[in-house]
Amino acid sequence: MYTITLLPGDGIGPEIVAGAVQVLKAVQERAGVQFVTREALFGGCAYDATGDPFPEETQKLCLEGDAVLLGAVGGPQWDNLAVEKRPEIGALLPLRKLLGAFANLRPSTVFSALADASTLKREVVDGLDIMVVRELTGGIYFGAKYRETLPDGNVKAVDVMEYSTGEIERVARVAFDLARKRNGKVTLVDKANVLESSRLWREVVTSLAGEYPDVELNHILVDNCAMQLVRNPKQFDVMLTENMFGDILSDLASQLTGSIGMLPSASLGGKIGLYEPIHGSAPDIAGQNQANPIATILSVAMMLRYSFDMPETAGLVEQAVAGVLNEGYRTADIMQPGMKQVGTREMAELIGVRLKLS
Ligand SMILES: NC(=O)C1=CN([C@@H]2O[C@H](COP(=O)(O)OP(=O)(O)OC[C@H]3O[C@@H](n4cnc5c(N)ncnc54)[C@H](O)[C@@H]3O)[C@@H](O)[C@H]2O)C=CC1
Ligand SMILES: CC(C)CC(=O)C(=O)O
Ligand SMILES: [Mg+2]
Repeated sequence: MYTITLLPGDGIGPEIVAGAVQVLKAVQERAGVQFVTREALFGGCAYDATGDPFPEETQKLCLEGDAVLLGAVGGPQWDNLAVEKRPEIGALLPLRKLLGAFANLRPSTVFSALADASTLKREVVDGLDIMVVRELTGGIYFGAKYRETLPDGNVKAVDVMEYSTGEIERVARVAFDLARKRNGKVTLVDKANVLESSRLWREVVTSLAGEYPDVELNHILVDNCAMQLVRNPKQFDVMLTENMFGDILSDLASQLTGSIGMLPSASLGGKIGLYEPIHGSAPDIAGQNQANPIATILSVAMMLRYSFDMPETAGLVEQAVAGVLNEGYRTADIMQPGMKQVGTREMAELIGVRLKLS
């Protein structure tokens, strides 16, 4: 039996997490395993209910369970709150820190049924399989943030980017270990021509590469990397990078797969894994049964693989997604001529049914 803490959050969060729960129920039946789910307030909805975006009760539940499944947080109604009350800064970042989830795995994999759904040509993306390893609990998102008024009346804003050798080494090991099980290549993405922190990343990662002679390490500057991801994404295997670069590049990489609604993630490093789609709360489509639940459902597959050591069952979930896409079912974001459009609930149900029949 495994206990999963559910944090639906805001915007489309409750809809996509409900879809993932449907699939979890199908996993229970298919694999004969029992999941206990406990839902907690998190993000803007938690602020509205309690005045705190990350209430203590939610923190406790997260620490007591075996894994956390998160939808998304944030939305325009909370954008003008005091910084520490904002869902992103007051809930999401502290959750990642609380769980010690320093390694964020964001696989960008193209399902063959969707090779024409990308805005890029089929031959550029077909068969794509990239793993972005993003450092998740350090860097500029966690550095000091403040403003000050200068003597001339101008206002200065400061965001500090800092990394220690230990923070770099532990996430780099995750990337090298993953590359060993994949195509044996790590690309470190940085801005070492300008940033001191990037130069430290290069030193630490290059030195660590000595312990992994079977893995090829190369370096690329982040601006060139953004361009190469669109020009020839299949040149990459594992991409290792710091927090903000990884955040930006993984949204870019998601579009190669057809939609940001397709990209799952696993945030590892602590005792309890955190699983969430890479996208946000999509306020523009919230409450309309339009959101693509596949990113969240594939995050459940990652949970099965990384937290519960159930790789075969994880594979069955991924195959069920592929099967439903092969049958022509699409949510609006990946809709193409001749395909059958379905909503969030229907897509999750189709995947659950297919999984039970597999
Ligand atoms: N992990 C989290 O909780 C994250 C939260 N956010 C927050 O989410 C809010 C909205 O941010 P945006 O910049 O608009 O990014 P977003 O990722 O929420 O949406 C960007 C675009 O992608 C679409 N989209 C996203 N997920 C989709 C899905 N599953 N199916 C179909 N279409 C989907 C949206 O409709 C929108 O057009 C903000 O408050 C932001 O801070 C943003 C990123 C991550
Ligand atoms: C608050 C942000 C760091 C969330 C985000 O965009 C992400 O983790 O992808
Ligand atoms: Mg992001």
